[in-house]
Amino acid sequence: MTAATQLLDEMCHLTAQSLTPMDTSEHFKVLKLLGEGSYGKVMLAVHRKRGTPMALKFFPRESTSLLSFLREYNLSLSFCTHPSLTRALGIAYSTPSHYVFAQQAGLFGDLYDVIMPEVGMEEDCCQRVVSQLCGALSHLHSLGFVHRDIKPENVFLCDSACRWVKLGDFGMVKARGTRVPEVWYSSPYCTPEAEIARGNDDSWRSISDGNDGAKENKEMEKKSRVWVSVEPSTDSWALGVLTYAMLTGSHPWAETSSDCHSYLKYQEWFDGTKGPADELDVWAEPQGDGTDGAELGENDHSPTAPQFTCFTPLACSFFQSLLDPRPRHRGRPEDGLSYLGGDWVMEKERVRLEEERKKSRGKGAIRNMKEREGRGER
Ligand SMILES: Nc1ncnc2c1ncn2[C@@H]1O[C@H](COP(=O)(O)OP(=O)(O)OP(=O)(O)O)[C@@H](O)[C@H]1O
Repeated sequence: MTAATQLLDEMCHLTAQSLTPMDTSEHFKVLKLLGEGSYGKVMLAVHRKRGTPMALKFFPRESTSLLSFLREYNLSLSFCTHPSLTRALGIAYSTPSHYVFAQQAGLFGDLYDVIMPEVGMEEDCCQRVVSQLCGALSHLHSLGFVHRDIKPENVFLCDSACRWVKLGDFGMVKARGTRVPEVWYSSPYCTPEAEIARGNDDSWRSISDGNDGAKENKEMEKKSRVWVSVEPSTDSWALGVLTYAMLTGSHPWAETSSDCHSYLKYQEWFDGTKGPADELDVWAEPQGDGTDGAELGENDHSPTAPQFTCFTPLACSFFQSLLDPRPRHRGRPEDGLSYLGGDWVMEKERVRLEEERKKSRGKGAIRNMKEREGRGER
């Protein structure tokens, strides 16, 4: 147990004793719904006396354990000190139906609101987000925590041009090295090692065809009997997929399963260049420090993976580092910083995407067309 996780446990113990009942409307003017997730809703509110805008996160008591509420609150309060992590504001209370805590509010929605289907967002904007997320994740990892739920709707915007974004939703955060049942879920963000664990676990049952996506995901959300160690490489993988989604408005694959043709193609290509993805759950320092410019073009001579042909060698190296199916060799978020600054999208594709973006303005964002991913329990 790291010093940070020990401190987190102690803080949960202390705040459990001081959590008081309170009437939301007595202290806050609730303005609007900011968003809803699988575990609760988040409202924009203003403190009646101080006038401070904040996000109030409501967790239904019937489906949330006090400990998981306190962990998310204290983690956000004391460890999310990086400017690109969403910090709690020192207000936590209970109502007859909910546990509630106050958090800094992202007033411009989340990344799902600005990624346009099939065209993504501007490259500059994307690189700004990646840079901030690399810093935020690196901070969390340095404290010994792993986010485990990187996806567009967990990145909140503090301005419309993504100059300041904040990673939020710490409900899935666990200390590095914690043993957890590996859960595979149908989502492009789920790691290949989770799929391998599923393959090794006969407790998974196949779900009949023909279900609608969301229902199917829920049914598939089963705990595996394969226990694995929580590792930061999970966040690196999801950051790679998220970056692809920001640049293109689509995902490189629908899921990391052997049933998914596009993922299979990627894996075949990767195995051809780097060797098979046969290692499961051990984190190792990446080879090289990732900062040597000469390394960036090391795969120039390899044919590019089918999904990545529209990217420059610099971007391909970034993806190849984060989207390494072998968790032990996967790059760290901080290594991603060395790939920023140059062009990521090939000139011809950039022009096409810009044209398409102009045409699609007003047609809405990726939120409208993508299902919400199923995932494991807290
Ligand atoms: N601090 C915040 N500022 C602005 N919007 C927020 C904030 N927190 C949450 N939201 C909005 O509310 C939505 C749901 O919040 P959050 O993801 O934290 O809830 P959850 O129940 O944990 O969801 P999930 O199903 O993703 O686990 C987010 O996608 C986002 O749009």
